[in-house]
Amino acid sequence: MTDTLVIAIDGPSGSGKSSVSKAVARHFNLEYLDTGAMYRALTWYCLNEKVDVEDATALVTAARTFPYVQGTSPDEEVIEVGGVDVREAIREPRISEAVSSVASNLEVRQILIDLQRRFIAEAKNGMVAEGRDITTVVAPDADARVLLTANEEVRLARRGLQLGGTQNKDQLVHQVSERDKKDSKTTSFTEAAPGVTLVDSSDLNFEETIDAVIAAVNTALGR
Ligand SMILES: Nc1ncnc2c1ncn2[C@@H]1O[C@H](COP(=O)(O)OP(=O)(O)O)[C@@H](O)[C@H]1O
Ligand SMILES: Nc1ccn([C@H]2C[C@H](O)[C@@H](COP(=O)(O)OP(=O)(O)O)O2)c(=O)n1
Repeated sequence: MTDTLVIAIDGPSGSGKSSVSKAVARHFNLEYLDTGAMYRALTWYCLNEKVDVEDATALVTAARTFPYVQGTSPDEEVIEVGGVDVREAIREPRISEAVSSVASNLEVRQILIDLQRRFIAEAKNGMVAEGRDITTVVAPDADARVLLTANEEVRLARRGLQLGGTQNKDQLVHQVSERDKKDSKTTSFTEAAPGVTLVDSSDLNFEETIDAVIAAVNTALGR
């Protein structure tokens, strides 16, 4: 861990982790790490290279060798696999549907967790890292830890809006609620672990949510 500021944020799908974490990183002038993007990019690579995600050996080899580049600026997203810009492709429903199989492999997780820890250790300006297991596994010793939640109905509505109304209710439930259920088998993000501050954004707009997370961080820092 660096001696600079590290903020860990976890939460379920559609709770606002990515958008809120970027704003929090800008506020504190920190770098930003989207760990979900890593699992999504590896899934994209497997589908692209026709790696069978149910074949554990092939999956682990892919995790060890996939040519991955990720930026850490909250202002400019860089996510590349083998030089291909996959920022949009990794958000497609076909990736959301396959990513939990990849993320449930414990050896794959360890490879990506090690990579995430390296990103955090190398962040000269400190970092906001967000995902499902940052507060509990990747950086339990972070300076401030927040679990960002919102009720299921609100999260489904937010994801629906974000995808421009292209997905019906059943598709959204599949991509959000059912994925959370699968992910809950390997990571714990529905209840705040000891020392982690819960921020429920169900009744907060975007700006209010950012303010609530900044306040939680300041409290954790004793400010
Ligand atoms: N408090 C909020 N109120 C309304 N919309 C929000 C709020 N927080 C996030 N959003 C929007 O909800 C969508 C999902 O947020 P995102 O940050 O992608 O969530 P996650 O990373 O947890 O899946 C985005 O379009 C984001 O702008
Ligand atoms: N630290 C993390 C981050 C994401 N994951 C997995 C579980 C999620 O289904 C996928 C995608 O995560 P992502 O944060 O992009 O998903 P949402 O935008 O919240 O829907 O990756 C994980 O297992 N551990």
